[in-house]
Amino acid sequence: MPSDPSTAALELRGLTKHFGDKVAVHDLSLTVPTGSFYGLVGPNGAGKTTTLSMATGLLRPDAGHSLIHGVDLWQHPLEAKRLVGNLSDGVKLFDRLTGEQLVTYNGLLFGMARDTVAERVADLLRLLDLESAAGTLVVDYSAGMTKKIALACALIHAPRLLVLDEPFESVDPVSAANIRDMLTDYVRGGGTVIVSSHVMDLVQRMCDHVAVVSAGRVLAAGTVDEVRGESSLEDRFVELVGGRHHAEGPEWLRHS
Ligand SMILES: Nc1ncnc2c1ncn2[C@@H]1O[C@H](COP(=O)(O)OP(=O)(O)OP(=O)(O)O)[C@@H](O)[C@H]1O
Repeated sequence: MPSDPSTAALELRGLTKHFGDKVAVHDLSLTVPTGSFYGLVGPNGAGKTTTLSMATGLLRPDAGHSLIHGVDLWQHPLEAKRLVGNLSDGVKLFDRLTGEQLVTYNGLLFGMARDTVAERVADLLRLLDLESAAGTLVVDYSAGMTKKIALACALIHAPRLLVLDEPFESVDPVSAANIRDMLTDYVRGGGTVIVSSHVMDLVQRMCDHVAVVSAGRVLAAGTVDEVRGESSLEDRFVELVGGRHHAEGPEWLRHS
């Protein structure tokens, strides 16, 4: 495993994906430095989920490479996948297991010792406020609880890179703050996080780097301060992406 700290945690080179005639991601390249807390933002349908799925091995690109700490994911998938924890948007979990069983199963799949898995599962359930739901089937979890148990599955093998697609969606504010603290601590401890989000304010406060994507291309990337300049990240996003229009609703929706 390459251990040079100057190696990027994630390097995407020329990633491209078509769905029929639709180009979802076009020749996208991005470098996520080791130790960064990296935000990926873009309008609906920009290609964020498609990009992160190709980056982590869930979706095969038509062209391009994803290197995780220097390991080419599509050439050495097992080696690369040990280095990455992935919370993906919309991928089915084995939801007929209880939360505790699901996280345990994920740990065992990575070949970890049973007692280590048990210790980590207990820690994660506590940190994510899921202790009381440990014995409940995941199919009966709320959307936010499902998000949190999926995050526990992504963390169980202590990956060096975490790729999180919309991790705060549906999560209550207290749990979100706890997760943010946990992620900040993870970065402080040498980990790297890449997170997609629509909440610009959150990205501006939480992340040190950001990339703005639209129509499958990177419009801007760098440190948050470089990308936003003198503006807020939200204003800069709107400026880059466009699409604002007169916000009054239609006449027929008015009741006075
Ligand atoms: N499996 C699929 N089949 C066909 N088209 C797809 C598929 N997955 C994604 N797309 C299309 O690719 C484009 C990018 O979608 P993607 O889900 O990556 O966007 P996104 O930036 O994650 O959007 P959002 O912010 O709304 O979640 C969209 O036009 C979408 O309709």
